[in-house]
Amino acid sequence: MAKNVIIATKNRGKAKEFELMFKPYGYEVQTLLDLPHIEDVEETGVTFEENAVLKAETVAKELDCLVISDDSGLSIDALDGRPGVYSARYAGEAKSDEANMEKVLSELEGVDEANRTARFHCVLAIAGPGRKTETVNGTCEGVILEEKRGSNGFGYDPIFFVPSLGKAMAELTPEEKRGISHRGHALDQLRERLSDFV
Ligand SMILES: O=P(O)(O)OP(=O)(O)OP(=O)(O)OC[C@H]1O[C@@H](n2cnc3c(O)ncnc32)[C@H](O)[C@@H]1O
Ligand SMILES: [Mg+2]
Repeated sequence: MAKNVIIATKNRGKAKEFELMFKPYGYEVQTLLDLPHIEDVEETGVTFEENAVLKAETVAKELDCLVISDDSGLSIDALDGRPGVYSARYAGEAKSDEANMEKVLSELEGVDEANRTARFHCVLAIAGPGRKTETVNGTCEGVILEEKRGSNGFGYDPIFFVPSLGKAMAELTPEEKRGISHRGHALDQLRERLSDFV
């Protein structure tokens, strides 16, 4: 019988990646897209850790079971780390990937390649009844392109160049992205930390 894991996210892009990432370990993934009665958790933290813990603990309490959350985002050096924890809503509450990318591209206009360095961050939190909440994190280094490339992935993937593979993140297959991404690295950490779980 397949084991179940609940991921406290309403982001379709993340949901797909978690399905792919947990499959090899025999887990079926459920997200908040499958549990529409669970309301969005307000992300009031100022760090990825704070928001990840907030999302995992709130949903674990509501469902009374083990829950994993993901708080992630893009940090651009030339923008002093922005959009950072505000990545999802950088261009406004409508949370538009297109508008967010346009905003970043226009803010970086005239900035040369050497100064377009950036990294994705991902913090995963695991919370549940009777257990101490734990977090792990992963990063992925890259360079912000001058225009969009590729159509895979989600969020800022079309403008994020991965030097080690010579491609934009949105040009990678889901398996390639899993191998090098902030989320993939964080999940590897989680597996090391919780060998009883995944
Ligand atoms: O809070 P949940 O419901 O999980 O969904 P969300 O989209 O609001 O997620 P976050 O609060 O963690 O914000 C993360 C944003 O960072 C960006 N992001 C995170 N991981 C990414 C990835 O792998 N590729 C591209 N962009 C990513 C993307 O814009 C996300 O919306
Ligand atoms: Mg969010």
